[in-house]
Amino acid sequence: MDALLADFDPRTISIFTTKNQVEKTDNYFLRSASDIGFFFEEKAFDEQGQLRQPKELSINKVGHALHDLDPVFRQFSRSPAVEGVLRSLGYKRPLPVQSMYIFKQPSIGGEVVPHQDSTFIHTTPLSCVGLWWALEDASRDNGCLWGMKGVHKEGLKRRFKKAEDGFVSYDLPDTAWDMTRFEPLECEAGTLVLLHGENVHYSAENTSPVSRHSYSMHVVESAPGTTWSPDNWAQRAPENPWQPFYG
Ligand SMILES: O=C(O)CCC(=O)C(=O)O
Ligand SMILES: [Fe+2]
Repeated sequence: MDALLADFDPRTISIFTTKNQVEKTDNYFLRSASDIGFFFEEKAFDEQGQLRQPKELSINKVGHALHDLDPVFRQFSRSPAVEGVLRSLGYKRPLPVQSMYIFKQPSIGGEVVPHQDSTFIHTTPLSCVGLWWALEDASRDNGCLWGMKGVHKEGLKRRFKKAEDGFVSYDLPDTAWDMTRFEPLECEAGTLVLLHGENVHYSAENTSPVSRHSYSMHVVESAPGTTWSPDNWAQRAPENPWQPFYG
């Protein structure tokens, strides 16, 4: 990631926010489904629109095709150990569809509001699973994940869809989640957290002086009988198709 950041020219600017995703979703974001895109923290800029700190401390996340396009991330993401985890979960033809390196930068790391991953990664029937690796210790202080026990059995609440004109929007308003039901998923660097697609999770702002790097990859079933929804935001360019693990 250090090497990717060193090569990145911060003049190609896109701010990532989960608060008003619909307005901030632009072509750069949509293109990142088949590319390695860089998204800034909302609080990275001063009033003049200049970065307050070096680019390395200003990026919110990098995504969403690291697992295919970057040789280092590709090797890790498609390792026999990862394949073994997916097999053990019952996936017949696991297809990794997106990957993200999230920085949760010191002092300015933005919150990720409560959501279900299947809202963004939809198949029929539902099959999304998230693999989330703590690359640094994650605690309440530096913005660890919070999850809600049992909620994955309560169904998918809404979808984030792309219309034919390329406009993306939610089909329903957000659920008023009971914030007292969330539990912190504090963990040490190296921990793998598996996120059921209908689990609800969030992470708070990081106002601490310590970063909280993580890598996550989302996988769906691609064996016959499961279909990728054509109105998902992420669609691959035909010259760069998705590639299953095997099968
Ligand atoms: O790392 C975070 O703060 C959120 C990540 C997330 O929502 C995911 O990987 O599905
Ligand atoms: Fe998520």
